[in-house]
Amino acid sequence: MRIRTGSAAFCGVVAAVYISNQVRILSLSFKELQAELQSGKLSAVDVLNVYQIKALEVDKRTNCITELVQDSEERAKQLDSDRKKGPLYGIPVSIKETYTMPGYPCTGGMMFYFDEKVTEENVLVQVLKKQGAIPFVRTNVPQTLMTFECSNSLYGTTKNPYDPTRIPGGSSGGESALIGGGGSILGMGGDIGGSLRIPAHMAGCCSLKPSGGRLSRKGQNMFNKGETLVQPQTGPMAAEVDGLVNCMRCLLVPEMFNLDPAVPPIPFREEVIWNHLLLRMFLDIYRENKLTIGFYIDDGNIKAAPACQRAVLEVKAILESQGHTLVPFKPVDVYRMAALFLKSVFADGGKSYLNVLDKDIVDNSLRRIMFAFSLPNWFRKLFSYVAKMITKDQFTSILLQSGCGVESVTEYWDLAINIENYRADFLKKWRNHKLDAVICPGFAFTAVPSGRVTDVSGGVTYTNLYNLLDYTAGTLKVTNVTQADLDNFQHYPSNTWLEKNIKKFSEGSKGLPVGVQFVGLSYQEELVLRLMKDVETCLHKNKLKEEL
Ligand SMILES: CCCCCC/C=C\CCCCCCCC(=O)NCCO
Repeated sequence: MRIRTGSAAFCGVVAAVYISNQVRILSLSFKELQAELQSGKLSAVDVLNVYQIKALEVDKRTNCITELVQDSEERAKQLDSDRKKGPLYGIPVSIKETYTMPGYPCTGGMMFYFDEKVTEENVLVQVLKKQGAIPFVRTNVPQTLMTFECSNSLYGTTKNPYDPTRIPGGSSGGESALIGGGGSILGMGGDIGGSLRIPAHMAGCCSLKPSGGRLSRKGQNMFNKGETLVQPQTGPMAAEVDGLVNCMRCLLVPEMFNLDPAVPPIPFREEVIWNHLLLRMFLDIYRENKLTIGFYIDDGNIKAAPACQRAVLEVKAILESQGHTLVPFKPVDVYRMAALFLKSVFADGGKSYLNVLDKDIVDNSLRRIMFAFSLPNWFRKLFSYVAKMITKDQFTSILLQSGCGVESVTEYWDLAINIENYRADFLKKWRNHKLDAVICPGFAFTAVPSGRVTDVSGGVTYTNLYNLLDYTAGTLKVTNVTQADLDNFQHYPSNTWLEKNIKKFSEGSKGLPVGVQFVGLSYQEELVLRLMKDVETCLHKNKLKEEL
């Protein structure tokens, strides 16, 4: 058939070729995309344009983007004309709104900060760019960043890509909605209480919360900046573990150590992660590289929802099939941990948050908690007993009490000592079990309906724990909620307010993503990624078998 330029048939063919190319690019795995860019089969501009369109489509459904990065097209063109290509050449990267980038507001969901001038570029953004990546969109966060409801009065509410009536998690919830919806392959977030892991679990992607400030924290907006007992960590989020691995590999380089000398100059340890099968077999044989891994489905505060329990048990079976030994493990008293965590992050009694919220329109999701935080301490303490009697939940009562903060330097120093003691007790238990790693639920429950986070905030013990300990923790999407999981709620306890709410909000949750956390000691990022990668590979193989 002869096709004349300008004819409807010609336009149809061009559109079909364009769409099929777009679909093809979006279906490429991280490694395939990287390989096609490096070989020149794809240009940075091609990839950027495809992801820009997809990101806008996901944004339309979820409201996950706060701004488009204006110079991304120019950067892509420039990179395409450069002869030397960095390892992340042409990879589009989405960036959490709290990362400073000159020319873009960095508000943490607070209108008050909208006009504040940002002059310095976040260190990780600088390094990513140096490695060839293209920051292309900035993504939404919750007001205050201290909740997992991704909503604020400035940019609005971000929705879950799997179910628009539900939350995508937070605080890196714009990232999870975008990546989980397929609009980005790699993104950057932050985590002081679960903000990289909760959203990955709830919106179906993966993330890594590094430990010990392994990645630079320079150029992040936070509202309790002087708080140092529990440190916020920055980290990657991605569609696949290879995205996390490559991102860590490309960030742990002299450029980052030079830009931020506070970062321990530990390069990426290839030997721990290396996926070359022969080498792995060699290492396995000669180093007896089989691990002892602890697991739990109930952290001592709240039993995980049936789907979250099943996800852990499925990962346990995979790891056992790979020769590892899985042993039951229970964290050291998580109520003790929660009190220390909350007392640290709200050491000022929540004043730093109240001060900024005073100048803002308080998001609906925060009204109740902010009201509680504005009460005098004596009343909060009294109220905590009443709340415990009514809800039968320990966490709510601990939040009210510990949220009062500390009243003297002596009390602050005691808090620091108590954290050290908790860390020592936890490590002792870890060592007694001869553990190399732990797997546990990505969170206590899957994504809840928007506006209901305050009713289930007790779930955060699943993630807070590894912030207080400063351990490495990554989350991997493992499965989706099934009807059988929902039926299994008949065996789920219903004694406390939290348990009842978890049960109630799980109605209609079929199909939602479910993640599992992989935990290692401090500075074990490579080990955690290796385990996540091995499990992900097995899950892919199983899925392929099912499809055959
Ligand atoms: C300041 C108001 C909110 C109080 C809500 C209290 C409920 C639970 C406390 C901890 C919740 C932690 C959520 C995750 C926060 C996080 O990791 N933020 C990281 C910012 O980069």
